[in-house]
Amino acid sequence: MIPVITIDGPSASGKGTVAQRVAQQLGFHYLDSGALYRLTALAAVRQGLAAAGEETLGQLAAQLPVEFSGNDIYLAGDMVTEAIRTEDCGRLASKLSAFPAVRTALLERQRNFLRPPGLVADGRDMGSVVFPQALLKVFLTATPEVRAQRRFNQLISKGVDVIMDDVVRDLRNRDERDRTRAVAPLDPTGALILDTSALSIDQAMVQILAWYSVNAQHEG
Ligand SMILES: Nc1ncnc2c1ncn2[C@@H]1O[C@H](COP(=O)(O)OP(=O)(O)O)[C@@H](O)[C@H]1O
Ligand SMILES: Nc1ccn([C@H]2C[C@H](O)[C@@H](COP(=O)(O)OP(=O)(O)O)O2)c(=O)n1
Repeated sequence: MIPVITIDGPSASGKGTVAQRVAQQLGFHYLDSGALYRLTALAAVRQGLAAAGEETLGQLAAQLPVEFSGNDIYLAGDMVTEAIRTEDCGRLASKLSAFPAVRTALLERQRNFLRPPGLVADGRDMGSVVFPQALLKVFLTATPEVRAQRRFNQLISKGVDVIMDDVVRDLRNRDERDRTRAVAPLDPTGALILDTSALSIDQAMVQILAWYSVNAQHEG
């Protein structure tokens, strides 16, 4: 069986950054599942379908013309690597990700990322729904204050003009929605919890590699 490490957790807990480092260390592939929900949101905005219903958005997700190439992401041939990272896009992604039809439409696309020698996948339901067979399931988290500060710094460093109060409010609303939706909610059950509030990116990576090494030995 091809090994999978899942890294789920709330917004700005460091999932993407840490998952990419772990994948790099192990020579594994990497899936940023949130990008698929963000791409669906951007496609909806661009086609004037941001307020459309579940069926329409499900069809949009199923037919998403997406290409991942190295660190770049293309939507219908247009490079959208940065465009999908806005807070507006994250907010709409969170809203439409509550629709079961959208989640179902993206399921196979996510599973297609599983190729030898292995995969590190980050998101909200990687361990619970998409890769239940994962060799290691991590729930990465940090206090709301630390996460808000990280997201604020990240946006400022990209030159985005933001106010801390807005970042805190957006983060709180998105977490609440992702945690309380009926389908595939964010839930730490079955995963090893790693609170990175007082950890560096490297420390978080080292802990995950250590856990993986133990599980891989048991498997082998
Ligand atoms: N352990 C950590 N210590 C300090 N900063 C971190 C840590 N983990 C992530 N970050 C920073 O926090 C920001 C958000 O991380 P990101 O990987 O985008 O989170 P997520 O994918 O969970 O939304 C990034 O700028 C990243 O460099
Ligand atoms: N596996 C996933 C990944 C993301 N989502 C939804 C919920 C999230 O608020 C949005 C955006 O996800 P993303 O991981 O890009 O967001 P953050 O970078 O953590 O802020 O998509 C999901 O429902 N399931």
